[in-house]
Amino acid sequence: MEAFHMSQHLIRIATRKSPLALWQAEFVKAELERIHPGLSVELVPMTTKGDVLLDTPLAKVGGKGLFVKELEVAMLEDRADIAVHSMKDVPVDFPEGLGLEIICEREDPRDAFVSNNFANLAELPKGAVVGTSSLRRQCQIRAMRPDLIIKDLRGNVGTRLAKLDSGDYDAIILAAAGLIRLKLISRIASYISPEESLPANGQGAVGIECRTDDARVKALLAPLEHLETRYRVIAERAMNTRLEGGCQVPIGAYAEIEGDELTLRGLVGNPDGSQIITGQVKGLKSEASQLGEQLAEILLAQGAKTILDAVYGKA
Ligand SMILES: NCc1[nH]cc(CCC(=O)O)c1CC(=O)O
Repeated sequence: MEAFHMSQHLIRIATRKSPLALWQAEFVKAELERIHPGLSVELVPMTTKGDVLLDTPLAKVGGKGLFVKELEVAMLEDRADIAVHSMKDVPVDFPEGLGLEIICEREDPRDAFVSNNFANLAELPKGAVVGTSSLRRQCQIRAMRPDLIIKDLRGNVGTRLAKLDSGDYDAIILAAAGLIRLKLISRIASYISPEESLPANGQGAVGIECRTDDARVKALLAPLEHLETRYRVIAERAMNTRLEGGCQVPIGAYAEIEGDELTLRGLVGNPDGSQIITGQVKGLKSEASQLGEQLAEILLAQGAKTILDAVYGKA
């Protein structure tokens, strides 16, 4: 067979090697092969700078862009065709020539309370130690329970669970979606509702990045698009973008859709939970990105900028 002919029937997925990244890549591979009989999909596993620095606090190593750069270079150099991302980890801007073309159907967007001894946050005794490195989770937990001690927790999902099991924490908070995908749903003691703690923008959704001029790949990917998830994630990301939310921010955003109506809730707080600003907008789902910007303006008018500047060390 000619090389040209082969490449027409092949899609190469650049992926990190973490179990969750591999799950997501395998999921997209299986979907593509199911929808397009005769298509071959290959995984191209690679190590990113973020993986090498996995135990360094995120704020110190420069944020989540570190987990995608190598994958993007591989696509630009035509060593891979697509990359699959957790939407909550995808930076706002893409390099010239690459774009996020597809957003797949969302998994459970909630945070999960994981503990071997306690059923939920309310049950934790005074002074209990909760593991999370997310300022968003820390802020909302401290607002509910100022008496709890928040301790940094990094690493892949498996590493985090092992740290819980070794007794370093009374409970940890993880995204439900990651645990469900890795068949670890039995580790979830309870779900934290968006009313208690707003998820991160894009949480639970998987997106696919590819070369913007690659019509062949874009056509093959098109059936994986889930429009309702796209509207929700666009609204959430637009809010974050307008707030100039970087990689590590105490910002929550959560959109829901009923019929044509989209409801977006947002939150900005400081890490110790002593200040929290919340807001909500409703409108047509077709105006998702305007709704996100509108909610950001509402939060900014209530002082979100002062809080965020203090978190970023600008104040
Ligand atoms: N920050 C890491 C990360 N990025 C995506 C997920 C899994 C859930 C998702 O797809 O949003 C996780 C783990 C976690 O937050 O517990």
